[in-house]
Order: sequence, then C-alpha cells, then structure tokens
Amino acid sequence: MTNTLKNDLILRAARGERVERVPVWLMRQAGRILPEYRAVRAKLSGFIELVSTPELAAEVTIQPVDHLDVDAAIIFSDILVIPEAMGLPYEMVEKRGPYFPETVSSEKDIQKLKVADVASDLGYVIEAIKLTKKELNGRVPLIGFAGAPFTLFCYMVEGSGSKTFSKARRMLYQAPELAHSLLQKITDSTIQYLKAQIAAGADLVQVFDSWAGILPPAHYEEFSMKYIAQICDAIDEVPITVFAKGAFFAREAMGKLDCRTIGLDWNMDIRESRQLIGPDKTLQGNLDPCALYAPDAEIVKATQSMLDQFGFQKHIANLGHGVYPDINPEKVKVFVNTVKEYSARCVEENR
Ligand SMILES: Cc1c2[nH]c(c1CCC(=O)O)Cc1[nH]c(c(CCC(=O)O)c1C)Cc1[nH]c(c(CCC(=O)O)c1C)Cc1[nH]c(c(C)c1CCC(=O)O)C2
Repeated sequence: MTNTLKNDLILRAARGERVERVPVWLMRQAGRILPEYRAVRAKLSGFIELVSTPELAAEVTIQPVDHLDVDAAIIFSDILVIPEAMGLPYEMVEKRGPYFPETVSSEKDIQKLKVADVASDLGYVIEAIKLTKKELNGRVPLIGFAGAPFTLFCYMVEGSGSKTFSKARRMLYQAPELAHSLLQKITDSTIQYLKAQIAAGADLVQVFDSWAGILPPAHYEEFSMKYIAQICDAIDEVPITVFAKGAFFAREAMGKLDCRTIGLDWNMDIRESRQLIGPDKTLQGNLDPCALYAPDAEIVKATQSMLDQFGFQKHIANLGHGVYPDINPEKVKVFVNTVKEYSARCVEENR
C-alpha cells in the first residue's frame, strides 16, 4: 500500500506513544527560506497562483523534506483560502501581506457569506493533498491545516494584517452576536474542510490561532476557545494539534481540549506549560525563531536545552512560530540535525 509510512515518528509522538527520537518539522518550512521555492515562485504571477495549482503546491510542499530532512511535510496553502471559499476573496500584496478588498461589518455581510463548499471551492487544495501523498510515497506524514476561527475572523473584519486588530476586536464589544454568527460560519466551514483534507490523505492536522494572544482571557474563552473546541470535538479521524500563539493564559484550559498536541510559542516556559497542561498531551515547539540567526554552536546549545526541558517523549520539536524568510537553510539544518542526533542519544541512554 502506498499509504504505509516509512517514517511515522510524528504520528507516534502525537498519539503519546514511545519514540526512539524526537520528530522535528518547522512551521512555514515551505516557502521563502528555500531557493528552490523562490525559483518556482519567480515564474508565477503570484502567491495565489502557486496555492491554487495542485502540481506546484505539491512540489513546494515536498521541497523541505528533500532539502531540510524534516520528519513531516505540511501542505502548501494558506489559512485565507477559507474566507475566499466563503465568498470573501483575498489578495496577497508583495512584501505587505494579505488584503481583503471587501470586509465584514454587518449582518447583511455575514448573510452573504456561505459555509464553504469544499468540493466546489477548495477542490484545488484537496487535489494538492492527493498529489503530495502520492509523490511523498510514504516518506513522511503529511500535515493538513486550517486557521482558527478567531484568527480568520480578524482578517475578514479588519481586511488586512494589523498590530492591534482593533477594528476586528471592536465588534466583540459592540456586536458580540454578530461576531458569534460569523465565527460559527467559519467553524462549520473549517470542520468540513479539515475532514476533506483527512479524507484526501492528511495524516494529522493543525489549527493555527496566530492572533490568540491579542485577546483578554475572558474573550479568548468566549470567542476563540469555544470554536476551537467544536473543531476538536468534530475531528476524531487523526491527531489534531492546536497552536494558539500568545495564549499563555489559556494553557490550563487547552489541556482539557479534545486534541492530542498543544503547540507552544517561544515565550512560554516549557516546564510551567507541562505543569499547566498536564502529563497526557504531546507538546510541540518552541525554539525562538530568532535563535536561528545565532552561530551554529549556539543553535546546538539552545536546541539541546529545549529538548532537555521537554524530556524527549510526547514532544514534537519545532520553532515557537513560523521560520523567518531570511533564515539561512543551513541554520535550519543545524536545528533539525541537533534534534535528531541529541534526542536519539538521550533516549538511548535513557535520560
Ligand atoms: C497568519 C497566517 C497566514 N497564513 C498562515 C498563517 C498561520 C501561521 C502563522 O501564524 O504564521 C499559514 C500558512 N501560510 C503558508 C503556510 C504553508 C505551509 C508551511 O507552513 O510551510 C501556512 C501553514 C504559506 C505562506 N503564506 C504566505 C507566504 C509568503 C508569500 C509568498 O511566498 O509570496 C507563504 C509562503 C503569505 C501570508 N499568509 C498570511 C500572512 C500574514 C502572509 C504574509 C506574511 C508573509 O509574507 O509571511 C496569513
């Protein structure tokens, strides 16, 4: 069977099973850090063309497996394909990021949006997953993903990136019912989307709540966690990871989500996080992305210290957020190789 995995470390770690070494991948591993990615990208009109062309999306998804030796691939796409499928298209402005020509501000705007129809509007992602699975031929597992409802809400209401997302957060105070109806529509779309990714071959899935950290704890509970919990409850086919950047105040509550793995950002103390989340879940993370600017010997030291604190089991090594586009891929390799060699040695010595 083509579906037999030759390397299933990340799946075993996610399920909480014993591993002979710690698996490693990087958020945003497919992208501008790789010259091979930039070469593919340079021939196209833009990012969205790459995302919507399954053969090319599959090609750049596999590049980090070939060039960085990571233990998983993550499908090359974007969290913003969901707003687009709901009827709110985005543009990707060079060097500036996402931009939505239309935004959501009224009940009428929300009524105009539909729950995404995966087969008709997101078929290109599903096709890219099928192609990637075929081309990976079981080398490593494939991670599917989606944005958390609150993070997508931020972009759909604000219309672009922002330091404060104050326009989006204003709705939580001025029209909470409106916010809830939009969040529910996004959640319903996301559940179907993740299920379709799994049916197409995604071996595990991750939910990115990149803007979790801008909310006060009570709002996080009401406007974000509630919807992430619905997603976790609905997905039982494969292990699910929740990465809520900056949500240090929600770690204890996240320990109670029906998910297998919790992602930590680099501000979160590892041992304190383990204590708050409890012994059951697998933890993912959390080297400071800027540590990869350091000399090699410092990267090795920082990575070993991180691994020591996580304790080698129920851990998936990663950075605390996506890799920055100007990081030298050779530095990523130092990180990846250190995780592999040091954790194998420590597990062998039963540390
Ligand atoms: C918030 C968010 C977005 N997209 C995503 C998030 C959540 C993760 C996070 O917090 O970083 C998720 C995402 N976006 C992309 C991936 C690909 C898979 C991977 O991780 O390798 C993933 C998992 C490709 C991408 N998505 C984007 C790029 C860069 C565009 C390009 O190559 O032209 C890539 C490779 C564009 C994007 N997409 C988004 C922004 C804010 C930007 C512009 C900022 C930037 O340029 O980095 C929205």
